[in-house]
Amino acid sequence: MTSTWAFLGPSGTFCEMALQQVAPDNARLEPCQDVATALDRVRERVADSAVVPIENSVEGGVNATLDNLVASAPLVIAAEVAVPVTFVLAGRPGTSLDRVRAISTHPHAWAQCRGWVHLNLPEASYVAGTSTSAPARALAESDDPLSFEAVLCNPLAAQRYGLEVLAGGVADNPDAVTRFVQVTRPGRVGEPTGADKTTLMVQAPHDRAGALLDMLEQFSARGVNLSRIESRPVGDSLGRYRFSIDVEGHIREERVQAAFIGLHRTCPMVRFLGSYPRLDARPVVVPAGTSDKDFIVARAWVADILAGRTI
Ligand SMILES: O=C(O)C(=O)C[C@]1(C(=O)O)C=C[C@@H](O)C=C1
Repeated sequence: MTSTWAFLGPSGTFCEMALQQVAPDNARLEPCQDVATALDRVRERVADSAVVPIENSVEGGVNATLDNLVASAPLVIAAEVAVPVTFVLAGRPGTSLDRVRAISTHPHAWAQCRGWVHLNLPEASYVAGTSTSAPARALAESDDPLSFEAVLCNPLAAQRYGLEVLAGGVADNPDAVTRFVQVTRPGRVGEPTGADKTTLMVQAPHDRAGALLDMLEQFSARGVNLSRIESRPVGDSLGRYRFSIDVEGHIREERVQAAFIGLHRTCPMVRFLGSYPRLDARPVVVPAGTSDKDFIVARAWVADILAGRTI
């Protein structure tokens, strides 16, 4: 059966390159104008999965994704992929570099090429685009006058839309990578692989000294290592934050469950956002005393006490 995959479009985005790594060959593609629309397509059951950016090695977390994942009906991450991001400056054939007055691209792409533009086209202004390929397509297809002469996009998008590369290798950091996630509606949680990651959003109590430390101790006490943590404003008033967290391990593992139970007991909001194989397939190191077997043996010991078999 054909599945439908939503992504940040139009065709030619880095997001589409990420999608190609995880979607089946016969997938029906649904390009969307922004991350929120792509995720809503899954909530509305128009799409089975969405592929959206979540983190860039230069710019950090993609707030539109981190916030939207907890904004309305639950969604979970099913897989992660990484795409090396390389940018070119492209324009309509015949455009010369010294005629470029304004450049359009996605804000994250602009942030990753700002240094190059500052050095090479210091007078050029920036026009925000909904993605890297949306302004590339507009340059190629629009008959209307546009407010920019060039775009920052990936080399494939420049080729796809028949644009001329005016300058290559324009990223400030040539090794930049963006991590994308495949997002689906929640269902029965799959089995652990031993090299998994779990994503969650937690709001720590805000009215007490040490609340953040207490929240982190729920993980450290169970030997659960964090691989990412970033704060996001709750949005209702100044000074209230929640934390977007990736931990090493799977929700089917005892120590991860114990940490979740501790968070649920002590924090006003906890949202499970998926357990999925980690991209580098590196097995998770489980500290002594926190393996599933350790938990099972300890629980059996308590059961013996309750039954009067041990004291
Ligand atoms: O506009 C695109 O091509 C995207 O896939 C989005 C996006 C992002 O949101 O960070 C992805 C990779 C690059 O870092 C720049 C833009």
